[in-house]
Amino acid sequence: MTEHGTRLDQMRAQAPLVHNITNYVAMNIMANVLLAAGASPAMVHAHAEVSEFAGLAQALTVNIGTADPDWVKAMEMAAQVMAEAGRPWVLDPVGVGATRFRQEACAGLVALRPTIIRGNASEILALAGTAATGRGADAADSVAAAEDAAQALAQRSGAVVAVSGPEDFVTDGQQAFRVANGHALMPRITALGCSLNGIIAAFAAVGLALPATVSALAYYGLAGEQAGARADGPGSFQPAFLDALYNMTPQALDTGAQVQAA
Ligand SMILES: Nc1ncnc2c1ncn2[C@@H]1O[C@H](COP(=O)(O)OP(=O)(O)OP(=O)(O)O)[C@@H](O)[C@H]1O
Ligand SMILES: Cc1ncsc1CCO
Repeated sequence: MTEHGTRLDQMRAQAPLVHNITNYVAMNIMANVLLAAGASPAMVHAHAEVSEFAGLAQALTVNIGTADPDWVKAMEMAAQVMAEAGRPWVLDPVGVGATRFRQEACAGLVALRPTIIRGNASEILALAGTAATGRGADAADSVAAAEDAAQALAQRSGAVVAVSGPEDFVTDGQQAFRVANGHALMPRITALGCSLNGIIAAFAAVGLALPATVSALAYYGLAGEQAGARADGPGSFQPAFLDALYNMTPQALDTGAQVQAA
């Protein structure tokens, strides 16, 4: 697959408004990641306005990381608007294996037909109904172990499913791709996976879900590589990562993307 740079260009040209109902941990870094990339973020979850706001947005992300029942209701309201308008929305089933509340919240959200589901291997295994070892927000399973679960989940849900990790795996249930870009410091900074959902949503706002997700993962991982080459550790990685997202050229993305059909 080529054309990653073209998709980055198109995303920046349209600067899509991405509506996020995400966790308290992610809100600030996620908004900064979206701004650095060239999209327009908004974090909005009050019942009084969430449906109206979703009607203004080009894409939506929902993330159950610190949700409560009121927030899950807001997520359902916003997802309903996107589904009816035919606009993309991304589900991040953070820690879904950990509690019954998370499992029930995700079951209700999957029923609203997310365009893309993005999680780490443990989350995708748990959401697909396969025993997973992860209990919190971090992965404890390998991406390779989650590939069959991702494919089954994609076929059952109708979503593109992305499993992030050292090498990302993306499938729509028929075709599949592996994206090898990334850096070992990325999982050492909280909410970088959550922030990735916004980038996927921004790309999906201007293109088809499967290629948009693949290009978003390559862009994000390559920016991670560039930041990792400059950073001394997690502290200096974070500003370097924002700079790398901001400075990435379409040419650099096409040259550095490590994408293979699976
Ligand atoms: N060991 C690794 N080496 C290289 N890249 C990685 C590694 N682990 C994760 N990544 C990259 O980090 C990004 C975030 O993925 P990750 O799987 O860490 O999300 P997550 O577990 O949902 O994160 P969080 O819950 O903290 O938001 C992805 O772009 C992924 O490719
Ligand atoms: C650390 C943490 N706890 C709940 S959500 C979150 C952000 C990473 O998923």
